[in-house]
Amino acid sequence: MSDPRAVARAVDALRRGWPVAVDGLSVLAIETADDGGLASFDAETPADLLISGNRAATLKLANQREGTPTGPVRIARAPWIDLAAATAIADPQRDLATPLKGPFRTMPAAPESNAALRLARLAGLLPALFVGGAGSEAAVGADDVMAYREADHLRIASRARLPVAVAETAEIVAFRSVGDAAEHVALLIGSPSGSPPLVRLHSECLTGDALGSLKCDCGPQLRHALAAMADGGWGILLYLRQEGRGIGLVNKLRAYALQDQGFDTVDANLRLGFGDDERDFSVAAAMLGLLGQNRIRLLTNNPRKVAGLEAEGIAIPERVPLAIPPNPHNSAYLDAKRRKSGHQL
Ligand SMILES: Nc1nc2c(ncn2[C@@H]2O[C@H](COP(=O)(O)OP(=O)(O)OP(=O)(O)O)[C@@H](O)[C@H]2O)c(=O)[nH]1
Ligand SMILES: [Zn+2]
Repeated sequence: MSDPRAVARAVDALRRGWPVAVDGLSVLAIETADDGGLASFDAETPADLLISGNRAATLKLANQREGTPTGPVRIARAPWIDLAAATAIADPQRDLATPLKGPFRTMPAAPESNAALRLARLAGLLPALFVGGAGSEAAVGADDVMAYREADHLRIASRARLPVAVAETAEIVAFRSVGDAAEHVALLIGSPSGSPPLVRLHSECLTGDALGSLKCDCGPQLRHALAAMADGGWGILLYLRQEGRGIGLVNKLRAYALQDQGFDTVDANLRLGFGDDERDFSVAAAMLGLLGQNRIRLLTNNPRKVAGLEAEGIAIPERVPLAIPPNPHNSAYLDAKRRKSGHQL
């Protein structure tokens, strides 16, 4: 099993703009670097850049690297690539305002590059790094990074009665994992009835859940799910702190900015250097396990949730669809989820 504290230290250092050594490969996140930090990172020789294969493809660089067109790409640091230029290379939101000039020279990326980019994604940062500089604030093994799973370290941290609008006798349970700042919660509605609970895996959506965003269907889905559980008399809402399908709030808002430029929800994620869905549903399976539930009815349209839970040993005798009428702002989003992400209704 991976060392979760080493991964946590490395994630934390990247977020604070400090260099990290991944099996000896020193990296500094472009997004959190400042001029002083970059100057010391560059102290011995100017560091290069490391970007995701998807970002390289957008910059028309992937085809310069033979053999691994979809893997990370290292860009040699030409003298004109200062912090502002590196930021423009990292962040596709700026492509329209700052058309990239180049030329770029690519080099082979070290085997640890995948782990280094995964660390940036775990930190909620764009997967774009300065690489090969001097110093490190935290050291971590590439294998530890690749093997890290939040679900392996999950514990129940607290539980309490929580009367809610649909169920005055509900109970809330909070979960924590060493190595991860996310605090997930479960809301238990009603009482065990002898049959499998109706379960909803809901991924956090600040804009939809709390602000009433019309760009997605999250708020209405959440309220519909709670009502269905209360009606049935026994249900569990798993509220997962996986904002933006696991890319974090800031990156989701970057994806929204790309959607304003005409990209759909899947392409926007890919252009940012993420997968279309970065969520790990094993954490939901671990929560169910800690609650003593390994047989459930699942309220979802997303076949990946069903497969993700079944892969972790949760039996799902029934999938219950969750249909919310579209509005003019989310119909394209719902359509893209059906066409590209296999959502069923
Ligand atoms: N990256 C990204 N995330 C989004 C976008 N719109 C909504 N989200 C996030 O998508 C997630 C939606 O999660 P869910 O409603 O649990 O799941 P789902 O995959 O739609 O599946 P079901 O609703 O169960 O059918 C939330 O984390 C939202 O923050 C978007 O355009 N880009
Ligand atoms: Zn949403």
